[in-house]
Amino acid sequence: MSTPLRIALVQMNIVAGNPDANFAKMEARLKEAAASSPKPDLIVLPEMWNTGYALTEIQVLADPDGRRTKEVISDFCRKHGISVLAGSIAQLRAEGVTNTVHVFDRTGAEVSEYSKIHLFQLMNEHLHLESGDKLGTFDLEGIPAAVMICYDIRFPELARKLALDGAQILFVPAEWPHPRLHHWRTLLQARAIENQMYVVSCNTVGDSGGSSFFGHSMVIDPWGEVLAEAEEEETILVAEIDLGLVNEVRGRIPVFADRRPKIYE
Ligand SMILES: NC(=O)CCC(=O)C(=O)O
Repeated sequence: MSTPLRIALVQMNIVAGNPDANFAKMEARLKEAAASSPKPDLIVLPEMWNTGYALTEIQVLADPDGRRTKEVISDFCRKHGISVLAGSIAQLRAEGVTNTVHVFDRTGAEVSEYSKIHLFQLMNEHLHLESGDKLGTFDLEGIPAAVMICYDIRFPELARKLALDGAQILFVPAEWPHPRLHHWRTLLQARAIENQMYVVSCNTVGDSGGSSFFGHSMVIDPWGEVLAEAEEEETILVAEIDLGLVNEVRGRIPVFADRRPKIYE
């Protein structure tokens, strides 16, 4: 068995349109997670936690170049010796606003940045946000990992590409509402089973903009077993994962060795 990785998921209610309130809550939750014993190796935040889906005001609310986020979270990581996958934020850039994840290691160094590739039309993202065009693979202190954001999980070809590129854990920050709980649970489990990887998904809770976000953050192992699942209220969900299981499952059913890409790619 390899060294287990302890992960804490901050399932929080986001106040749409109020970055100051969301920063205050996020910092309190990070401190709470860091104070738990044993302390987590990594903390994961949900999608668009700085602004929520206040899309009509997003140009004003978004974090310019992610500066505030980077400063606060990098400082937290350095002080506590914990890595943070900083969910996603609305980030203001020269070309517009993106829905972007920043990942920091336990020294506070930024190891990755990923912007949501597939914009979700049902929540008007395509009208207010720019899409990313780079893959979300990264290395977190020797662990090959990747990130996709919320709606991205409906694209199995993206998850497969990330797995083929070596990812053993797929992180999914989300802001996913009712009535699609069965899609959420099924798609996350499918991505874990078909790619024989861990899936770690962090959703939000609460009502805003006519949507009701149901939580159910999940940690799923490479065999598709749900190791931990939250309910519908604010919580910090903690799970320990053993990366040795990835190769064990891939050895038991050799999906990657059995692929016939010349026929279908
Ligand atoms: N924030 C999102 O991308 C929501 C995706 C979603 O709800 C879906 O059904 O897909």
